[in-house]
Amino acid sequence: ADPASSDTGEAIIHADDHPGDWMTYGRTYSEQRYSPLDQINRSNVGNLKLAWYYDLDTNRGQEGTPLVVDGVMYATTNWSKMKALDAATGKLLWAYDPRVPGNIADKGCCDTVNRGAAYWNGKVYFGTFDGRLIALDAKTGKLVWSVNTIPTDAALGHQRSYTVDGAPRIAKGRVIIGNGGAEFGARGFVSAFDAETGKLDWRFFTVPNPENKPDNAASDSVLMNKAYQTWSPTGAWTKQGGGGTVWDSIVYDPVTDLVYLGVGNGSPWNYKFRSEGKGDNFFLGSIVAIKPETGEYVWHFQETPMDQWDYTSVQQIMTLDLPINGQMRHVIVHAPKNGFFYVLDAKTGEFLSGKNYVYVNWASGLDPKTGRPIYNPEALWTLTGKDWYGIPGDLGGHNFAAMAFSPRTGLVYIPAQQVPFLYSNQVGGFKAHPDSWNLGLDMNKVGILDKQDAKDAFIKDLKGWIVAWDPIKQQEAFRVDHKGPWNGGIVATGGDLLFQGLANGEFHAYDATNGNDLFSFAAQSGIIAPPVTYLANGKQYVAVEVGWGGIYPFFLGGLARTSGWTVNHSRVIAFSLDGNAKLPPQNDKGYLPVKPPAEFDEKRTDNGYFQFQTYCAACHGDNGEAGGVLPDLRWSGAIRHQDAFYNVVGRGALTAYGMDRFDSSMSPKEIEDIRQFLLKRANETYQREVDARKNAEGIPAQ
Ligand SMILES: O=C(O)c1cc(C(=O)O)c2c(n1)C(=O)C(=O)c1cc(C(=O)O)[nH]c1-2
Ligand SMILES: [Ca+2]
Repeated sequence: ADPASSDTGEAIIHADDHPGDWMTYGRTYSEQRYSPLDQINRSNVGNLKLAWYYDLDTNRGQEGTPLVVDGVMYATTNWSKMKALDAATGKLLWAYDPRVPGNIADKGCCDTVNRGAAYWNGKVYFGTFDGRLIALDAKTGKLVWSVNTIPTDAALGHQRSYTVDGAPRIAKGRVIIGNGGAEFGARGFVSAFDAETGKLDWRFFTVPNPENKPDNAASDSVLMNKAYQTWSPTGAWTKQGGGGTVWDSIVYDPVTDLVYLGVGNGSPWNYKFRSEGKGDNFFLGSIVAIKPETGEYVWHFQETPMDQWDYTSVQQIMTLDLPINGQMRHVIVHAPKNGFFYVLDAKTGEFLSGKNYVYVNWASGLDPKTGRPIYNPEALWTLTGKDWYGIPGDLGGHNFAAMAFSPRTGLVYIPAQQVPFLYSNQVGGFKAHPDSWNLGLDMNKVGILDKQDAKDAFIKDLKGWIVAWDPIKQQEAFRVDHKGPWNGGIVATGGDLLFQGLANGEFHAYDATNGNDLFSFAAQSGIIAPPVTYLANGKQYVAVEVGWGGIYPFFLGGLARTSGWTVNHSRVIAFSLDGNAKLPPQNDKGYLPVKPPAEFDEKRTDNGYFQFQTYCAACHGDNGEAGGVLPDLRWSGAIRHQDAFYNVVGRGALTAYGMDRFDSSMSPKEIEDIRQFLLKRANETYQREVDARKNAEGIPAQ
């Protein structure tokens, strides 16, 4: 490799020698998201002020971790755009828009988000929602190279649905990147490209080839010799790809010289349909360790065998040195969706300990020797054929929101949540829908009906908090409760502070030793991204991307508003002790209800509900109520006329804005049924929405 490129690797390895930078996604290769900076600390954080803000041109979910290198901030935003800002002032230096086509928004499950970039040898790298990996000159923003990361032979007919929203990571001059798509039909893989040239180096698939044939990939041997046997040869996975997408965590550990992949859920989710209810399905729900130069398999640890809950193990992989039984061990700590906190030996993958960090009802614990979950038999809903109200649900006890570790307190701070999910088998066996989620679930049942008792019970179960977790004792030290789920990631600092933005639009600093709330700022819009901290001209700043979105408000819709109601206005905001910027006053009450026409065809609304839950709910919200990001269709002018509605839904009048056309998925009659259903919902809920404008938070009674 080019010697200059190894300098960046050394700079990342020795990140603490220049703590003013934030050079890689988790700041260091260990992804602890701890910064030793301490100019801002417990004694003065109460005086923190807004230093600058930069308005983004996409009012959707912002999940990016901005990088900061030599006083320049590289922030990726929704729709895979890149902004280079002066980190001291927020002034735009350059921007790059890869022009992702709007009609592919529905090829991803979870908003057109982007979690961040990688920096290497004077270039910045990021993925695009349509599957490209782009390298730009960090000084000028000029394109150096661009590659399509999705090989044409990864196509799965109609189900092909690869999207890239995770941050690439760079190890030894190789840019490693994965993708998402397992809710639709996808076969997970990661690829490594030469950082200088963009040439493909190796590729590793996370689930077997359906015919057990070589893919001419680094994974061939382990998949054919070890993984294939853990799948039924004829399950739906052979057409749907099996899943196992690596959509978030890819971590290089210079101590072990291994790359760890966080592997996702099964496709379709339904294990009975996917693998005929047979086998553990390697490497779903696993951490897989491979070699950076070749992609060669080294070890794996499967956290969720027989996945049927969307229990991805893609969540943040952090390495630490911890005393275990009197001996220092270099370990991985991991808080995946399934609700258990794992400590594994980083070199061998040996299971050291595991304990649930949130309430779980699907397993009573982990086998102390092997770490295999001890299943609650009723949780195996695809085998029992009965509905299962799972906790955690599909969004996990912890999702993409980054956790942090402070070596000063020895605690891991997890943005934890409780969001239950009703798992229910698709009626009549597995049937795939083009351009839609293909889970093998009854999508009608997934929704929460507009019945007071069902809603009350569900809302009572929605929770969000920080759990401060002692990884040695495997127990909670303290917690900080929030209003509801889906809050931002966390950074821990040498000033003994935790910074976190919340779903209700507040940005907070907490005391890392006890969780006391020391600072709060009204950022006006929900925050789901993780903050970073850095120096510019020797002064410490804390910055975060603001912007409500991601899957929670998309799918839960109106119910997500119980976490705190904001009108989405996406920005990057930065704080310092002597800042003097001010956000413009907010004068927007959000989606104002427009009195709907009173007439609708009651006979069509049941099928309209079914079609809506199948094709529309994942973005426009459960049961026709939106969660504050995309248009709330109840108040859309388009539902007032059959033609207008068909022009948008059937003919793609709004594809440039992210609304795909659905005439190849639904007939005109089915699309009209949806409109009738929306008219019904608009009438049912109009008064509730009007009344909500009269209470302080503007949240309708749920
Ligand atoms: O299975 C997949 O391929 C896949 C991909 C993604 C993604 O790419 O964002 C998410 C998920 N799954 C997922 O299960 C999930 O909870 C999720 C949340 C989010 C988000 O950004 O809000 N993405 C994803
Ligand atoms: Ca998933």
